[in-house]
Amino acid sequence: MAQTTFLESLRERWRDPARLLCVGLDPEPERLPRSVRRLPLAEGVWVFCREVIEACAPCVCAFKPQIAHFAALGLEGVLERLITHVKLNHPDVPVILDAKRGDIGSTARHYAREAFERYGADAVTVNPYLGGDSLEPFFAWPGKGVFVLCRTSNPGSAELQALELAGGERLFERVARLAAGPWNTNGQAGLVVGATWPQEVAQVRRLAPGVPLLVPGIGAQGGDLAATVRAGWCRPEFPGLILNSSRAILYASEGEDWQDAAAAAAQSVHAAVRAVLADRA
Ligand SMILES: O=c1ccn([C@@H]2O[C@H](COP(=O)(O)O)[C@@H](O)[C@H]2O)c(=O)[nH]1
Repeated sequence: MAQTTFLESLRERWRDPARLLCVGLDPEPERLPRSVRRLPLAEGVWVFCREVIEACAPCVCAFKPQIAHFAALGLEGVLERLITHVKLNHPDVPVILDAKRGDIGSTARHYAREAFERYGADAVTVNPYLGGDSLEPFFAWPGKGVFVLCRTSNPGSAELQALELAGGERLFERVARLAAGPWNTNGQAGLVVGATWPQEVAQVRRLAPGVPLLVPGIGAQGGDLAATVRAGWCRPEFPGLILNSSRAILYASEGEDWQDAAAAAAQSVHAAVRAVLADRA
């Protein structure tokens, strides 16, 4: 039987057109609850992330582990185990590996294998700075999502990404056009645009009407959820938005009620999106 593609899984989760939340898995040892900090580090990170997955799964369209949060601690094995856990227990929820890879093709090929074969991710984030040929090894994987950084959420992102090119187009606009067009050879491209820039979300949506947007920046970075949904949400059959929140969900409580607090924080994002959509109707 043919494997489900990244976009098919996402569409399944988007059957509820307000289910846009993607919970980011960004473990920070010093922020783990006291009872978890007592465990050996690998065990603590595993238990913490697994419980957050269990608490939030009903209201997410995806999970997004950030690879540096695991690799810096030497916990790649925990990351593998967590992705396997999602596959086994929530097979309809896609996993986006946030790795922001980008290198010449001969090396990028290994980054693509790392994401899709070693970790078994359904999608990966990539950096387009080296140009389209550097992304080909990722798009060569049938059915795997490739999220191209376009207008990132950080304060300094305009420094390069908003530069005007000859003809007046801005760099992030060119990236959006290329990623939605010629680079998108497996039909699974997505773009990363920060919720801290709702006007840019709207502009990218105009340039790339059919691709999913991974939008980090709600929650801890203070991005505007309502403005983002109004700018980027498409239609019930293809809502088109994946709203990532990591710290605001993971560390919703510093106490021993952290699972309930994470679930409540996730539910409140879901409810907030529902309210924005109801308001639009
Ligand atoms: O433009 C970008 C691209 C990626 N990120 C990543 O998303 C999460 C955001 O975490 P919060 O705690 O919700 O702020 C984190 O893993 C970043 O590396 C981003 O923030 N902006």
